Amino acid sequence: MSAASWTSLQEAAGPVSRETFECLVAFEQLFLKWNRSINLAAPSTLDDVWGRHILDSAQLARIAPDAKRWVDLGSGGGFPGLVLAFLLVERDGASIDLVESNRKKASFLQAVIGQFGLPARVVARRIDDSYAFVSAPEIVTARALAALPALLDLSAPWLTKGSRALFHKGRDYRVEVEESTHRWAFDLVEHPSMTDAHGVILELADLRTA
Ligand SMILES: C[S@@+](CC[C@H](N)C(=O)[O-])C[C@H]1O[C@@H](n2cnc3c(N)ncnc32)[C@H](O)[C@@H]1O
Repeated sequence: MSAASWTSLQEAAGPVSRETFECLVAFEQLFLKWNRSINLAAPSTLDDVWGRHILDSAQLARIAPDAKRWVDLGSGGGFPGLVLAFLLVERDGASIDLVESNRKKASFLQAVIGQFGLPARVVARRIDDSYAFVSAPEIVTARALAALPALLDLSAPWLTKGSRALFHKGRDYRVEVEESTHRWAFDLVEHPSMTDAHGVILELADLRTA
């Protein structure tokens, strides 16, 4: 279990103010409180929310240090999208849209955004009904949402128009990449995950039909 520390946050995300670190510590407590009423994350991960969820999400900020327009698909309890919203406070003019169709989870996301004044918007819709409501993102993120072929189908309206994807993937990612190439071509960079020895962050760009 990793205790919350400013150092661990900066190792994952890059430079972050003390104030933002303290907001994320407060968010961790709020997440655990809400999780007693609505199921926001797998029970087996709750003893290490800081490491398993917050740092795991924060590492995307280091991969795209200049990106200002983001969208997170299937945000659930806020990973990675809500954590990125806390970090984007420090980027002038940056914002993120959180697409989440579950009403209770969308209410949680909205409550946190309101409480901390985050530069984020909840799009409480299904992803395939959200395209008109999300303004052209530079980066599309998703964690634990779907296998890569389905993720590419869902995010193609953005990724075929110049957006880049940063997708968290586990140890079987190579099979998913291979299956995706039946339908899609793309540029791919594999970033080793800083929090999961077997995981990667897949960075995809220039999505086009194969
Ligand atoms: C397994 S959870 C992962 C949540 C979060 N990304 C994480 O890593 O902790 C998947 C989330 O995606 C949402 N979801 C699944 N399919 C969706 C869709 N088609 N449109 C919008 N949200 C969806 C679910 O409601 C759920 O909250």
